[in-house]
Amino acid sequence: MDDLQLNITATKKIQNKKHTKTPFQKNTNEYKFKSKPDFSGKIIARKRPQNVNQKNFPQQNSVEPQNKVPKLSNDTPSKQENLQSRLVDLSENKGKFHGKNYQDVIDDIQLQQKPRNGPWISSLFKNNPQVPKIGQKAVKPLFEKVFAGKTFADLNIHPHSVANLKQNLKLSELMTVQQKSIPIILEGRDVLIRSQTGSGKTLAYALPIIEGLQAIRPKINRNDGVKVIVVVPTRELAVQTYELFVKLTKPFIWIVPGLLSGGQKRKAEKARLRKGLSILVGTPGRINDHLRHTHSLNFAKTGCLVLDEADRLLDMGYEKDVAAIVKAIEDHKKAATYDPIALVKQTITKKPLDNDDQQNVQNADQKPIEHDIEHPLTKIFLSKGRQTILLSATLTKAVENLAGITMQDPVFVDTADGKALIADSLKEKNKTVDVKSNDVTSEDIIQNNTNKTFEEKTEESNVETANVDNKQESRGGLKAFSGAKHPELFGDGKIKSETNNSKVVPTNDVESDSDSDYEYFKVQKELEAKEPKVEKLEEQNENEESVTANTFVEALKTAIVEDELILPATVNQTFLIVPMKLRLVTLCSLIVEHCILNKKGGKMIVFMATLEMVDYLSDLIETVLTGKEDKSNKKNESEKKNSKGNKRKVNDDDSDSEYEIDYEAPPEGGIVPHDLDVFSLHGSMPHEHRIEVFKQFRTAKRGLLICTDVAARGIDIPRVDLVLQFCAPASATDYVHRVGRTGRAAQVGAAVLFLLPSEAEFVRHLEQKRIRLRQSDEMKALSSLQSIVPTAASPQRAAIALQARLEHTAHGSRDWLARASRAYTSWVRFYSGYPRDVRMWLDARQLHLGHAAKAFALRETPAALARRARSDPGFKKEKPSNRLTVQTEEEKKRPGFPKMKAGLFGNRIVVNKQSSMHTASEFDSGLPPVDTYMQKKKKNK
Ligand SMILES: Nc1ncnc2c1ncn2[C@@H]1O[C@H](COP(=O)(O)OP(=O)(O)OP(=O)(O)O)[C@@H](O)[C@H]1O
Repeated sequence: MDDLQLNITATKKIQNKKHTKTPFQKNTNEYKFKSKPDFSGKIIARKRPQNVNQKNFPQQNSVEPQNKVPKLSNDTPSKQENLQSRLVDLSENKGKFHGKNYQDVIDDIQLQQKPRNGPWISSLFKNNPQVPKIGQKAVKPLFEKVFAGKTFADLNIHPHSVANLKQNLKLSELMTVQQKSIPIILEGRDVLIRSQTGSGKTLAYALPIIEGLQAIRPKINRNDGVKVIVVVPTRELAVQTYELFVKLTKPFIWIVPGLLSGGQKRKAEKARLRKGLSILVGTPGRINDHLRHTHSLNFAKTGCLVLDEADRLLDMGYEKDVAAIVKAIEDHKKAATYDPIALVKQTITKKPLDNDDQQNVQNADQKPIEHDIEHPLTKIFLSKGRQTILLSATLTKAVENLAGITMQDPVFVDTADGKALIADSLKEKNKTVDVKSNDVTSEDIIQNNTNKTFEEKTEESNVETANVDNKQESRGGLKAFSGAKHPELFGDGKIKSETNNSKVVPTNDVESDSDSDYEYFKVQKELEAKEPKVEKLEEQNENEESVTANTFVEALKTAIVEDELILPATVNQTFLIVPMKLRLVTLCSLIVEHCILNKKGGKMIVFMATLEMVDYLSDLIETVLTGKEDKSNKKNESEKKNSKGNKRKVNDDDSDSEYEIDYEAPPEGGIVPHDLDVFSLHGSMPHEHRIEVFKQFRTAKRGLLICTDVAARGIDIPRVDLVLQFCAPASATDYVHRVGRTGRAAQVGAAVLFLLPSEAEFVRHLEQKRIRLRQSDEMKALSSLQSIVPTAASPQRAAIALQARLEHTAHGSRDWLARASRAYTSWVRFYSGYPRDVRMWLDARQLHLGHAAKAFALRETPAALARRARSDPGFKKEKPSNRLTVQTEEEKKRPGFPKMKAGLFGNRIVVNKQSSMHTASEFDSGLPPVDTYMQKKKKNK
């Protein structure tokens, strides 16, 4: 502490004392940190440069009041002024110091500083808060049956598909969600699917889509336009989904899947779109970007829209893009069917067409069907209709609203055991319902399909087609976009409000202009009033032979209100309450235990809060544990060399005397064998690198992936057997999706959640959602460290040695320091931005920022770290934003573009702004801002 200087930031109360000496007159080594009782307010300790030339500093005149800049007796006024301004600059951290930035000088000191009597030893085990023992509440988690006990051959699908699944994907048994959903999707119905993570949802929609497409005759080709759009939230998920479609289309090579996932060159993607695609898989930002800039992209022939991870798409700032895509489909279809002559004739006769007439006209327009059409879904592809499929393991109010707007006669498939249901909105009209009798329902559908004659099927299909063509007009989506809310979208805004009687919201209570906010609110309230209590429903479900009146709306509402989350039963979930200072070493210990000591070789994912943390901590851990050369730090090799090979005995004031050990300053090389592959993944990585990392980790047999939430959704990485959450998730939903990266497809997995002592009650929040976790012993978690520091007498000593080594590396160069403090600062910012509903457990005011520095292997004070962050040009202060979502500016510039307010889809979606902020940049489409792109384009012209 001898090199600390006080920086007074508060006003002085009284200033009577005479100062005969200033700190500058002293030798720095003699200077003692002294608190000054005459001052009140915030006192910030600041490291003072040690090697500065002291004679350049003025001697403070003791008679002068302290709050004035001291005069220099011999200097000329101009020099004085110069010096004054320099001092002011210095005090504001923006001055130059011997030609160097003030922060650079401080960094140099940090780098040169050596401990007086020994190596850096961290007081890891002192002054830590008590670790509470959280008892477990009797929570009964919900589980799902993963496999259905049926095979793909039981479905009414093309035998080539069944064979392809068996040979190329090695799949023969149906998963529950597939068994329940595939027949319904083949029926051409709009479906909302909720099923646990890793339960095979992707195949559940991809397989019937391929089935529907392959049956189209004449066979579709590239010129037939985009038949299917699959929207997913991240590029990795887009790549993964696209790859599955490629595999599934092997027997049907005329169906062409394509990928628009961002990060690639627009030109290449444009060329691909021009050539033609049957199935388009992409991220919303990128699809929307092409909608605006690629004229060959047209959705007039789109018969199926899939929104995978629907809740995420609406929660992360992409809702405007999703809305724009939905609207583009509607618009393109309308434009394609626009026939001015028919309209004129219609006006002259003034005879409105009834439904049957319309149907006849539409059928007459259709191409003759040459071959058997097996499924109503195929009919949809040939009609002007559209099927919408929404999927997620978790549901939100936003999804409910989206379903109400974009779906018609939807079916809700929920595969949770005990309440598994297929809630069919069509049954609402007939006052019949399928609850718990779902197996029967879905099987019935399969059975009926197999038993029916072709004529019967075709007849049904025709009926279906009639409905399908009417769908377009009556679809909630069109209605929602056409009403008073968004008249600008439809020119005259005179879209008929009449719908057929198959709306999601019961029609009898709803006026024709029910898309106004007020009406919507009214209907919601009425539905709420009608809604049976949750317990009542459960009771009824258990006892009743005669089924309850449970429709799509009710079932969905109940699911959202209950908000019970389901995780695979095969995942062993635990949490560790780790004091802040011990977090980094505990993480290293678990990595060692799982990835190195585990003879089978573990595959582990660690979730961090910010990309700066991922960047820094993955490099730090890799460098320290494996000794692999840090790529970003090659320049500073010489600096590293200077600091090696000093054997010292610990005898520091700050040391944990009880854990004193002989510590050897790190030699070259790591402390574990080299075969630990560390991967890192976050949204700001260059696209190629990002996809490369994803693919490499997917194929790796073992290894460690440190990532942000960009890898939390949908990503299917085989053999991941441990998921560790280094930072608490922003919601219970995020917890589910992170944990869901393990234990997929009934595989065994484990999940560990790190919590601070102040965050312990977050477990209760998870328990409320029926998530059961067990507390692990935080001290036992350190035990594997002894294997990498064999000289240490206990795990605690090993932890201290490891922390010293981490700190040594982090202070090895200016670059390391900058990255460390960026990571630290980004985490502090992240922490203060937790959504309001979890802030009572994840409260930034409870943080000990000094302790937190240790978790980033930093030794500086929070104030010094904040200063470094302020002066760091490489650290963006702006909030992350998704550059390609529809911006307000864009809306102004383009009057025809959907003018969407925050909380989109008619202001009805409750978007969690905070959680969007956390992740928006993670899911950036990776393209330059549109303006820059346009400028470049102009230049090139
Ligand atoms: N019928 C099946 N039999 C065995 N494995 C299957 C079957 N269907 C899919 N799988 C496998 O299950 C894994 C998970 O599938 P998928 O990624 O579709 O899950 P998901 O439900 O979409 O998960 P998430 O909610 O995390 O997105 C994949 O590895 C997939 O290959």
